[in-house]
Amino acid sequence: MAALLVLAVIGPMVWGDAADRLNPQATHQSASAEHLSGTDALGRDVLARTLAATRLTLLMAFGATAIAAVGGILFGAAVWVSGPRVRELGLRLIDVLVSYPAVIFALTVTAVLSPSATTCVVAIGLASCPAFARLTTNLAAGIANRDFVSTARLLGVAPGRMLRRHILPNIAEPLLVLVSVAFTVSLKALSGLSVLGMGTQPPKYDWGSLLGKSLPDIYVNAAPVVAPSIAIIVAGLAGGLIGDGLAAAVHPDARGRGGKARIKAVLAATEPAGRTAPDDALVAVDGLSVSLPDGTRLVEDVSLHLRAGEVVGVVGESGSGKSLTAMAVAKLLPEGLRPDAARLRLGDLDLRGEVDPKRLATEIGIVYQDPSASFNPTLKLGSQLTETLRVHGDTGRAEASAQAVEQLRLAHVTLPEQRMKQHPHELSGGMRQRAMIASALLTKPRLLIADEPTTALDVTVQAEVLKLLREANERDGTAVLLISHDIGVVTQICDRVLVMYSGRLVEELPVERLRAGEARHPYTRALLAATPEVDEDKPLAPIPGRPPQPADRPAGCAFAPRCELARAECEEHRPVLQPMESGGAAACFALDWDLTPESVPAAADSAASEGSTA
Ligand SMILES: Nc1ncnc2c1ncn2[C@@H]1O[C@H](COP(=O)(O)OP(=O)(O)OP(=O)(O)O)[C@@H](O)[C@H]1O
Repeated sequence: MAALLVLAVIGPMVWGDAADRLNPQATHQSASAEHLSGTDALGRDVLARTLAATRLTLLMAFGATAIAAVGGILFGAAVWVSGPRVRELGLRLIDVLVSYPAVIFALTVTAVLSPSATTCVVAIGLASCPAFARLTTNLAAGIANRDFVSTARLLGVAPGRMLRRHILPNIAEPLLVLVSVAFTVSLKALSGLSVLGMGTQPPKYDWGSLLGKSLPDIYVNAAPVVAPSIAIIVAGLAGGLIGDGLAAAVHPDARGRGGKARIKAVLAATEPAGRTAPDDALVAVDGLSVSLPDGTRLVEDVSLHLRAGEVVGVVGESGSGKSLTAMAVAKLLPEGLRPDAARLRLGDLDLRGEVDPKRLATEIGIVYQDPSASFNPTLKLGSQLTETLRVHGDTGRAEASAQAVEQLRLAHVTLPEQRMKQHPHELSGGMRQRAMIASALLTKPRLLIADEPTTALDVTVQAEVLKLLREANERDGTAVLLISHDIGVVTQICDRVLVMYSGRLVEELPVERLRAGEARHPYTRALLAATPEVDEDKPLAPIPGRPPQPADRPAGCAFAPRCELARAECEEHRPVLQPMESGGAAACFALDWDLTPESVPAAADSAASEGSTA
């Protein structure tokens, strides 16, 4: 597009004379070294005319696109912010306009008014307005009930400001993509009108009119068709690519969708610092880092392992990197994030490279936080539950259904046969989460990742869901990686607990030690002190401050700015995990200091005891 724009500026200056030079002795010539795309009926060089016509053609296409985008978005936005009656009327009008073919509309306008470049631009621009208006109203309606729009409405934000600040920025990406599509469509339509003789009129000419003049002779002399055709195709493609680029710039998520940012394989990485996972571990992760494309590490140098049949909890504040660590193991990191590990293994499966999708789908099960978002609302439970078995397990429909019913029964879902025929919304939240667990366990995975599986549930249902995970673990020997920000939840079912802070692992300890309040890392102790107890009148000790953003993580211990024990050493150097004699490991310099008991912040004397959360 940049090249085309340069051509648009210099084209008429450089090739203008050659384009207009008549040569009655050399009319209708085919391609030659002198005239690469032949000559027209008056002997003018078609290539020179094509290059010189770039400016007018692009100006016309941009003009029509601008009229369509500005007019359509303003019209759609005005309809959306009007009162219910006007809005209803406006929406129906947009429906009618959208249903009228744009080219017919443009042809009618140009036929009624005298054909010219300007008439064409206005006609094509107006004809494309309804598409923008429709998209604007649809997208605006889609976010009208989002929390931030409701809050703005509650705060009495004026409609215009609401549009400018809250609506348009959030719907800009698809609108920008439509702009690029509209550019390409306008270019095609304008060229089409010019080919028909209803666009630019002599002495002016655009790519369409050059094509129109040479088309009747195409079987005799095809060369003059080539240059304007290529020009139209190249400009159309450039418009599409510009749209993708604009969309990526507006919506950071989209950046990862193409090209370089698409990471498929995990790159072999740094040597693991500190400990490494034992060789007999089912899941072995050494030195895992997850980075943004700019190199910012969201998860940094995490090493962990799970033995077969073990239930391991990962706790930490929101944003500490729990989910990204688990999703790196499941190879489900959001696009654009780059995993990096010295070892990342599930059994004999090296998760750092390409992995057989069948093995990944059957050996890892995942239970997400929100059971209402876990299932596709438009499909019945039965077809969703049997999908993995049928796709990857080569199991027939009847056999897959029988297995799904059995798994629902094991997950204590009432009336399992009936549930198979129901849609997800027909089940209660707790029942949906049980069904999700059943679905995750259907392929008898070796590892079940449960990412905050109880957060969206009522406390009574929480306890039942946790029991279900433990049952599955005891019945099938499935290893469970349970992610939670609730220390009480992990103490209920886990064998071992990993504590993460600001993307790093800061402590690992057997659950008995956590229950006894014997954590060693000041962060784990602070978490315990901040955990409420039902049966004790314990004052809660909030942890002062906030975790650092991944890009601003200090060079030393990330918890130091919030730690009562921190000394200069903590701010300068990063502590590594050191194994404890009593079992587990912690990353803290204070472990080596000679501290009086008084100088240690109040550990949860009455630590989270089993069942306290329930
Ligand atoms: N797709 C992404 N792009 C950019 N940053 C991300 C992305 N996903 C997560 N992050 C950032 O990575 C860090 C770790 O996120 P992660 O979701 O793993 O935290 P978490 O401990 O699971 O938090 P929560 O308990 O809230 O789910 C956070 O700072 C988060 O903002």
